[in-house]
This record gives sequence, C-alpha cells and structure tokens, in this order.
Amino acid sequence: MPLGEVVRDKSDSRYCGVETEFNDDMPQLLALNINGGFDFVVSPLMDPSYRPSLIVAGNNGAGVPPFAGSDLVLSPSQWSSHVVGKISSWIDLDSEDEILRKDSEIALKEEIAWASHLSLQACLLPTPKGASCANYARYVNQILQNLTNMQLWLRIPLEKSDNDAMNGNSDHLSGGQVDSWETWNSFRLLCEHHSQLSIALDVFSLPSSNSIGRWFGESVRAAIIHTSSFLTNARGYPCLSKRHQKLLSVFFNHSIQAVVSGKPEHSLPTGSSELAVNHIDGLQRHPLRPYLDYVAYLYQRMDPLPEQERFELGYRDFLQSPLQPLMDNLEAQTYETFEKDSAKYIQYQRAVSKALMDRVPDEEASMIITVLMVVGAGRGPLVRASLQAAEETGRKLRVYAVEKNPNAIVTLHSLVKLEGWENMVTIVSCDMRCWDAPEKADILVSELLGSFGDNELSPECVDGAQRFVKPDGISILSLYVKSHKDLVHFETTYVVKLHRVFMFTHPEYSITRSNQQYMKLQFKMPNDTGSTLVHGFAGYFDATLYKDVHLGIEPSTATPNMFSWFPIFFPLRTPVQVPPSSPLEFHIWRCCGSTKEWCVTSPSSSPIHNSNGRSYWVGL
Ligand SMILES: C[S@@+](CC[C@H](N)C(=O)[O-])C[C@H]1O[C@@H](n2cnc3c(N)ncnc32)[C@H](O)[C@@H]1O
Repeated sequence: MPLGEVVRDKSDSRYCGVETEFNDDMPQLLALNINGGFDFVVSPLMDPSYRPSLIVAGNNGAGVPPFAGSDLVLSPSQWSSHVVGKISSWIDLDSEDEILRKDSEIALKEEIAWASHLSLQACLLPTPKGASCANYARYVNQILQNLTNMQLWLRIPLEKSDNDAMNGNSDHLSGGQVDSWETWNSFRLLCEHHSQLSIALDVFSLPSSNSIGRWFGESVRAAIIHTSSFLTNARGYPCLSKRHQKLLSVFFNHSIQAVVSGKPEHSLPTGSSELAVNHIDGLQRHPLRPYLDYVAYLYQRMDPLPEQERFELGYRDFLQSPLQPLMDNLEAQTYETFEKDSAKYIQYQRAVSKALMDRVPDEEASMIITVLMVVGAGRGPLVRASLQAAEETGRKLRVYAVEKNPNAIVTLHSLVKLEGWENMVTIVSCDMRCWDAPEKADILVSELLGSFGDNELSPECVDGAQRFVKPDGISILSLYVKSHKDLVHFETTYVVKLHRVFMFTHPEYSITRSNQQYMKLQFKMPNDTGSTLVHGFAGYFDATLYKDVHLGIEPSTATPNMFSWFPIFFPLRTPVQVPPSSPLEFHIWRCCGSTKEWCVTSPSSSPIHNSNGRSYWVGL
C-alpha cells in the first residue's frame, strides 16, 4: 500500500512520492512517475487558472470545473493508491479580498468533493497564507466532519527563526519571528485535534534540533524535500547535508514518507551512467530519478527494524488500558505474550543464580535445599527460570508456585507433569495475601510490576507475601523506582531529563514506609525549542532484581529487547501550552490501592485528574 504505513524492510521501497504540476493527461503523468520509480504522485486535481467566479460570470452558471481528466482515466485503485490530491495553492480563505475569499471557499469544497469521489487516501492542503487562518480552519473543520477515510495533510514549512534572527518575511508571528509550529498548532486547535488532519512538512534549511523535535510529536505524514535543498557530491550527484540525512532517517523511523519536489537542479556530469541510460523499457528516464535514488539510498542503508520493534509496530501510539491481573483473570493469549519475552526471564534467571550462590556456599550445594516461592506464577515461566538457575549453579531447590488464577493453575499442573518437576514444585492455588505457607522462603520471586512500577500489584501484593520470607531472605525484585518524562508522543526522545518519582524496596519491614506518596516535578523547556504543547506525561520503571541484575524500561537504562511493558501515559484532559524557557510543574499523588491523581500547576493550572480514583484504579 504505497500510502500506508512504512514498514522498514530492505525489500520494501514504498516510501517516496513526487510533487507534480497540473496535467490533464493523468494516465501519462502516472505512468511517467510510477515507471520512473516513484510510489505516488502529489498532483493538482484542477487547472490552476480556474476561478469559480469567472466560470459563473462567463458561463451563466453552466461551467464544469476543469478537473484533471474524468474519474475514468485511472482505475479506482490507481487513484486511491498512487495519487495524493494537491489542493490549489492559490486558495486563500482568509484573504481581505472578498472575491478571492469566496472563490477559495468554493474551490476548496469542490476539490475535496472531487478527491472524495475518487477515493483518494489523502489531499495536500496549501499552507495558511497569513497570521490568521480562522476561516480556513473553519472550512477545513466543516469538511473533516463529513470525510470518510481521507486524510488532509496541511502543508507547513519546517521553519523557526532564532530569537535574535528576525526574519522579515514572516507571516506567522508578530515581531517578524517565524515559528511555523505555531501556525500548525493554532490550526489544529481550531479543528479540535481532528484525527484526519495531519501535516506535510516542507523541508528547506533546518532550524535547531530542539525545535525540530517537536514535530515528531505531531502527526506528520509526509516530508516534502525540495531539489534546491540538495547539495552536490564530488561526482556531481545530488546529496543532502548530514543534518538533513539524519532528519530523513528519523522521518523514516516515524513512518513519514518523503516527497521529492521541484525541478532538477543537478546537471549530471557528462559520461555518467545516469545520462547513458536515459531510456528504460522505451520510456524516458525520470528527470528527478537521481534525487529519488539518493533518498532510496538513505532509506536502504538504515538497519532493518529489530524484531522487537517489528512486533511493536501495531501498538505504536495505541492507548491500551493497563492490565488488572488481580481483579481479572488474565487470558491464555496474554500469558503467551509474556512468555515470548525471553529477555525478561533471562534477567530473572541471572538474578536467581546470583541469589542462590550467595545463599548457599559451593561446599554445601549438595546438602542444602533452598526454598523459593514464585508469587503470581502465571503459567510458570518464572518457575522454569528459577529451576534453570538452580541447575546452572548446581543448587537444590524446593519451589512453591503461588497463583490465584484457577485457569493458569490448570496449565501449571500439566507443565509440572510434562517437565517431571513433581518432586521439586508445589502448586498453590490461592491469593498470596492469604496463603498460610507451610514454611518460610529463602527467596521470594515476584513480577507484579506495572509500566510505572507500582501501578499494578506492587508493592501492595508483594508486601502481603513478605510474611512468609525468612528474616534474612531475599526478595527478587528488591527495589524499583519510577521515573517520569514529559511527553508529546510515545516515540519522542524529548529534551528534558527523566526524573525519579517514587521508590519501593522489598522486603520492607519498616512501618514508616507509606505506599501513599506525593511528588512535585519541575521540567524546564529549553529556550530554542519554541512553544510546545504538552499532552501528558510518560512513566517508566527501573527495577533491581538482585544486586547488579536489573530490569526496566526507563529509556536510558532499558533492558534490551524486552517488550512486556510499554510506558504508562498520564494524559492531560486539555493539553497545556508551554512557552520556551518556562517551567512546567507536575504533581502526582499515589493514593490508596495504587490509584494516582495528577495535575499541572505551571505555566497554568489543570484540574486534578482522576480525583478519588474516579476513572481508574487498581482492584486489589
Ligand atoms: C503479570 S502476570 C505474570 C505471570 C508470570 N509470572 C509470567 O511471567 O508470565 C501476574 C500473575 O500474578 C497473578 N496474581 C496477581 N495477584 C495475585 C495474588 N494476589 N496472588 C496470587 N497470584 C496473583 C496473576 O493471576 C498473574 O498470573
């Protein structure tokens, strides 16, 4: 699907389109570009000289808008897979000139209606012309209410002047400063963040990295790269600066497609193979082919997506309710997903091995039996990891597998039989908080962490189980911290440092530790970022299983290739706009039963979210 998600793969080249001029011979235009190697064309749908007022005045209302051919010139699948409609760029719905404004209103609706008739997947809307775009946004908003599947890509130049470099050609901000993000932000706010409104970024020279970073939190669908942005390499071929190259890789990583635009600006050296092969299968070589080849080269040289990221592709930016493993009984499918995450169990096995060696000296390995309890055993992967640790360290183990889900217990029983663990493993079908253990444990193994560490069943359930750990016993998980990061997008590597929020240790016998906690965090926006819109906060955890063996998803120390946990997202009901250099103050409370409440107090106050756990709580 040329206009669909870009799945990075060496065999997949469906990522690059081309912007074309008006051409009423659509079959020829398409053939030239598709045979020339492009995946889709961004093409005007209507003669650019058309103005509704002229037709109505001159033809007594009988005129037919001069569209690029009829719908019959291409097949429905060609229209929808290979054409992005480019809405006329003269359109200016906020013009002071009333005739132009009226013409713009009519033409915009006509062109969008035609594009819908053709079932195009997307239309490129022209860049808002002035500081005010209210009428343009009003019309687009009306259109969005009635669109079925089509996406509207608002064309926005990637530009932001530095504070001191006033740029006289600004059409966005007072005082001559340009920050095109502001234009986009105001437009999408007027359209209430409609999910079918997205962005096509026009890339010329590049602003600061911090300000570019904001765009990766937005729904950018295409990056339009102009031939004038290309440099010339030693062999005379077009190439991009290092910063542009890096930007393009990040675009590809965010499934943003490239579109080459403009006239060829590189006359290739005489005798080059490009010039020699100017006919392929009887067709003229595409004049923009060297630009496409260069973009293709950048795409192809990227490493293929790692297995884990491939697995996670379908989950990108998809909000899921956290699991409730105590209140609900998890399903087989969920356990199966956990069990595929071998990175997690390898860490547990390492931690149990270290604990066993600390607990039992080599000389006594054959005489001492260590009592290990897995609480929340599910279908047994931690039991298996523990037994493997015993085998690899030559220690003897007696395992209790405690699980409250009766369905998982069925699997545990058949696993024990199948693996011949009958003499080593006792299955206990019960809630760990009320189990009357027949003996005390040397090692307690648990894994009841949520994405934010404490937002599932730790620490409450694990606290409930520590009754049956020997006073000098070991808890594997022994410590976990949760950290916070402000966020505009799940994949954004954002510019502020992570902060530590809450910390829990196990076993915990101190009566002074309260599971109810409060933290105020202050983030400061860098001053070259421009304004940002904060939609919420991401939460991560990092856990020490035992000594130096850790497990976590906090990005700077994340356990490689582990996919059981995605970050948690604390949304803000209304996004908060944060000016550059301004502090962003966030408060979070951990209340009874791990319920969270949160709010922002600077630069402006939000309501307290999830007051009294009214919307989300963990059933304990
Ligand atoms: C996140 S799952 C992990 C399962 C298993 N350790 C794994 O890695 O696949 C947590 C398990 O703990 C169980 N559980 C939750 N609360 C429990 C409780 N209070 N007592 C016993 N089991 C509990 C759930 O039924 C679930 O099987």
